[in-house]
Parts: sequence; C-alpha cells; structure tokens
Amino acid sequence: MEPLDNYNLATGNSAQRAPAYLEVDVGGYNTEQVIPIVKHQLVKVGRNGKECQLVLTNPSISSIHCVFWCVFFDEDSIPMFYVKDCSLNGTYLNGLLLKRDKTYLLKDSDVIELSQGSRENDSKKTQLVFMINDDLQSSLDPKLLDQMGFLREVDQWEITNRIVGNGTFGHVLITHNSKERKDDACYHPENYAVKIIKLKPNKFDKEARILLKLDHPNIIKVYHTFCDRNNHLYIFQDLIPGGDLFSYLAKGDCLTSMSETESLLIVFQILQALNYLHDQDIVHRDLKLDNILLCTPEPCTRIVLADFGIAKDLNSNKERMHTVVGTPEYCAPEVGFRANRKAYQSFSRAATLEQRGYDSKCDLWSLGVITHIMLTGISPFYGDGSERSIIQNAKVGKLNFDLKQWDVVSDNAKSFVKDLLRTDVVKRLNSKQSLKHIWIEKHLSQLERLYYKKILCNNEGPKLETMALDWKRKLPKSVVISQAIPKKKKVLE
Ligand SMILES: Nc1ncnc2c1ncn2[C@@H]1O[C@H](COP(=O)(O)OP(=O)(O)OP(=O)(O)O)[C@@H](O)[C@H]1O
Repeated sequence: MEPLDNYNLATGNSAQRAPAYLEVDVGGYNTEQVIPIVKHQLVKVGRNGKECQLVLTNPSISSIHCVFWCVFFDEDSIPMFYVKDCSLNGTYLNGLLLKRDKTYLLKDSDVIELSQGSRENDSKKTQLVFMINDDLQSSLDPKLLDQMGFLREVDQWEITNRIVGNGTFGHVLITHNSKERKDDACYHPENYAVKIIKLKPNKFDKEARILLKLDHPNIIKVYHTFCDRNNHLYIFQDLIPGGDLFSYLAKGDCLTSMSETESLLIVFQILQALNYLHDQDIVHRDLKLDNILLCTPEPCTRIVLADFGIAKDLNSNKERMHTVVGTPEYCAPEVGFRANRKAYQSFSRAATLEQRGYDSKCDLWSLGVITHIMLTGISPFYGDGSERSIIQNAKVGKLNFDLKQWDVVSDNAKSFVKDLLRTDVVKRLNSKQSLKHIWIEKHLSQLERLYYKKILCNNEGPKLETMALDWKRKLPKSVVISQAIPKKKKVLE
C-alpha cells in the first residue's frame, strides 16, 4: 500500500462534529482517517506535501488532484459542499468522471475516487467517502418546494429542495438539467441555480429581461426564464459555488482585508463587467460584497456579478435615473438616500425624489466602497452603523488614510479609492477611466495574463473560443492559451 501521510488528518469524534467530513479508504479498506470540511478552509488532496491536507504519493495522483470546501450562506442555512477536480488523470464521483476545473455539489455518502488504475492496482486505489453530519442531514426538508408553492419541474429543469441563498426578493435553489444528462452520459451532470421571485400580478420582470441580454464571463449567465400561474418567476442560471465576497471576507464577527494583489484582481474583473454593462447603458445599482460571487473561495478565482434585481436598462429611456434604490452603505450620495427616511418610508426600497438624478457612475462609487473594504476590512462611511450616519458620512465623503490598516497599501491603490469615492460626480472616474488609472495600468500586462490565461481558461467558466470576438481581440499576443480539456473517458463499471 502507498504511504498515506497524516497531514492535518483528524480521527474520530472531532472530525465527525464538523458539518461534513471525508472518510479515507485505501484499497477498499477504511483507514479510520477522516478529514473535516469546515468553513473558510479548503481541503486539498494530492501529492503536494506543502499545500495538501491529504497527501498521496501514488504517481497517478496530481500535485493538487482535487479540492473540497463548504459554503455557508448564513448561520441558519444548510451549507453547500463542493468538490472541484484539478487533476490530469481525472476524479470520479460515484463512478462518473468529473470535468476538469469544474465544481460539483456533494451529497451524503458520495464516493470520490482519485484514480482508476488497472485491477492489479486496486490495492492502491484511494476512495473518499463524503459524509454530512446527521443533524444537518435531517434538517433538509423534502416538502420545501410544495410548501413554497414552487414547481418541481420546468421543461428540462428539475428543481431540488436545496437552498443556495435567500434574498429580499428571491430564493435561490439548486436545479439540474435533465437534457444534459442524456446528452453526456460519461460525465457527472452539472448543477445549476434557479432564482425564484414572486412577481406582482401582471408585472414583467426587468431582472430577467436584462440578464437574458447579457453575455460576459464576469456576469451571471442566465439560460432560461419561466413564469408560472402563481406569478413565480424562475431564472435558471449558472451555479456559482464559491459563495459571495461578503462571506469570503467575514471571519468571526467582522470583515477582514485581503492582499492588494488579490483585491486588484477582483477590482479588474468587476471593472470588466461594469465596462461591458455601461457600454450597453445598463446600470447595476446594487453593487455590494453580497452580490459578487466567487467560483472558488480562494485567490485568483473568477468572480461573477449577480442580483440584477434593481438594475436599470437606460435603452428604454435615456434619461438620468431618479429612483432612490440600492443599499445605503454602498450607495453614491447623488442617488438621494436621505438621513431622514420619512421622505420615502412608504416605499419598500425605492422612491422618486425631487433631485437632479444620477447616472452609471453610481456603480463606480459602490466599487470604491468595495475596494476600500477589500484593502482594509473597513467600510468607509459606516460610522456607528446606523443608516442615518452612513448616509451623512457618504454625503461628506471624507476618507481617513491615516488609519493603520492603510499602512501596507500602496499610494496608487489609495488614489484609486479616492478617485472613485468622489462626491463630485463629474470628478469621479467612470469605468473606462478607472481601467486606465495608474493602479491598474501599472500592472495591466500581469492582470491581463492572469485574467485570460488563468481565470478565464483554467477556472471553470467560458473558454475563450466561445467568447465574443471583441473579447478575443483584447488577448495580448504573448499569451499562449492552454486548452485544458481532458480526453473523454468511459464510465467504469
Ligand atoms: N447563481 C448563483 N449561484 C450561487 N449562489 C447564488 C446565485 N445567485 C444567488 N446566490 C446566493 O443567493 C443570495 C441571494 O440571491 P440574490 O442576491 O440574487 O437575491 P435577492 O433577493 O435579489 O437579494 P437582495 O436581498 O440582495 O436583493 C446571494 O447573496 C448569493 O449568496
């Protein structure tokens, strides 16, 4: 039997108290070793002794063969557990090959096989059995869909009772595409997400209309929409499995900062998305940490903008916007939130006030707030946390770069934040100007290389050949794109 190093492996009860764990079997025998899967910790399996929690020396195993993690939407919800294949020789889930760099949702008792050698090698075969803690398992409600009045099936989409997230307006659930399963029997079927919103009778939904028009790697991809007899609108979309940026930064009961490099890569991607949206006269209007989703909860991952619930398509009406919408903490002062909410108290989230209106630059203010938080862990206008103080502070727009959290941040990054958080809209950068800011421009070649080569090609998501031509044109000449598509393999009995 190949040696199995005990890197961070737990045994017995401590691991079984984790929300989920992996049991390690080698050559068909249970080794009694278990790897807990807990919040904020990736579990890597492979040959790399420095990075992996479970180190395997079998040569057919890749340096990092596969990665496991869990995502908690909030403390009350049942977490989602995922596995991502990063190997050369393939990872199998219940006997079916996973697509390389794709992420799959796990369920209790799933068996993950790391190599499928010949029969003589069966004694070396490592299997991981995924187990969910009994308490969590029993809280999954099989009648959830009926209770909520949601359909179980819409065309080829099968809707499950597993909730990915909840918002003010919608529930987001896991769904499968049965047609895909029939078309591709060798691969494990993928999971998708469906956002279900209750519409007011006879109202059409702007979110679905806007999303169906969009096609960008940093914007949530929508495949299909459907409205049932109860005015529930179903928006079928990609499942983005790394959780949102808020959860990624939240450790304990406060937000933490991330390195300048990691922040820059996220800012660059958000700007790609904003540039694309604003070029088409679409304004997001609710950009915040919670609406930025990560493909994997680790640095250098693709990020995706979600929740276009209050986005505005200015194509139908080229005027400036006047509706007070968004989230005060991220909201530009010109949008018109008032410290005295009486002015629009009768409306849930929106009101039209007498004012000069605002334009797409409100999204850049929100990006300024997001960048400030990523670099320092501090929300710039938070004050005492009350809506009144946030709105008042944002109106004044005073930033404090003397705080010790800024000591490790470059002057260029500070200048970027300052140029986005300008209360004077005319002086605030737009998305094109932001992409030319010295903080971005100085690192542009590295950013583009990482973006096109690593984030778009190796990270799950659109491959370059499927993307629009204007995206291809931006590819720097020096970058060689490696198409990491594994050969199709037969399903083993
Ligand atoms: N495609 C997706 N993949 C994975 N998670 C998702 C997806 N869409 C939404 N979520 C999760 O569900 C949560 C709620 O979704 P969303 O923000 O779209 O709903 P909402 O009702 O419009 O929310 P809000 O209260 O912010 O307006 C998100 O914060 C996110 O964590």
